[in-house]
Amino acid sequence: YGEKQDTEKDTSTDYFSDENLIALVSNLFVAGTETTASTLRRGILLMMRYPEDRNQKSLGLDNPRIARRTQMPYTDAVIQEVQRFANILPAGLPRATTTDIVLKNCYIPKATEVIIFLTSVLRDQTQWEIQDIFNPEHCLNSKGKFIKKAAFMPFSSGRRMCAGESLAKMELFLFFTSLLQKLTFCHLTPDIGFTTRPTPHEICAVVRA
Ligand code: HEM
Repeated sequence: YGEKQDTEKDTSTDYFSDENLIALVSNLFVAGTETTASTLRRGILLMMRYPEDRNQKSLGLDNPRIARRTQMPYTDAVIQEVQRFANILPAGLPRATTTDIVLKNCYIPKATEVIIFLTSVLRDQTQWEIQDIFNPEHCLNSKGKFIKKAAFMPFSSGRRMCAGESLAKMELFLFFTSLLQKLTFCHLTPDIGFTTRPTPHEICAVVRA
């Protein structure tokens, strides 16, 4: 970047400026932390709800390594299904059309703001057998081999799709597998005291209709 700042300084200082560098690096932190953390948290919740899927054998017994990933199809299937089901960025990011376009008989002029509703793909009933249920079998063929379906797009698709897809997938695999191999996550345990009060936790209270 420093080298580029020197070579480009006569033409433009906009792109390779310190200000832009700070914005870019901050973007990576913002885009990369909450997304991955929320997916992991949703994954842990799902493993508590579907304990059969956190079966130690299916998650491998050694320290997880990316090189071994292909030998762990069930783990891949669980993680992919967590991402599909958790659907953590339902509306992607706002974009704009670069040209006039007709999509499914609908005319969209150039520069229209568009939001891609990723849920419509991740929960598409023509693509997923039981779209509203967490089911790792969605991502396995009849021989138990991992399959990546075209409708699996939590990172969106096209030129402006997630720039951190491979990093995120690597992080999810390593963290998820390490956590589940070493720990069993249980539902709320009572706090120690005279009464069996719950440990501090957050809830959402919804007014009844
Ligand atoms: C489970 C984790 C993640 C999910 C589900 C996710 C999902 C997405 C989605 C849906 C978009 C919008 C794409 C579009 O508008 O078409 C996006 C954009 C982006 N993501 Fe991620 N992301 C994840 C992790 C990360 C990580 C770890 C990084 C980098 C450290 C990252 C960097 C970015 C950047 C830079 C963009 C903007 C790309 C652009 O505008 O060209 N993401 N992500």
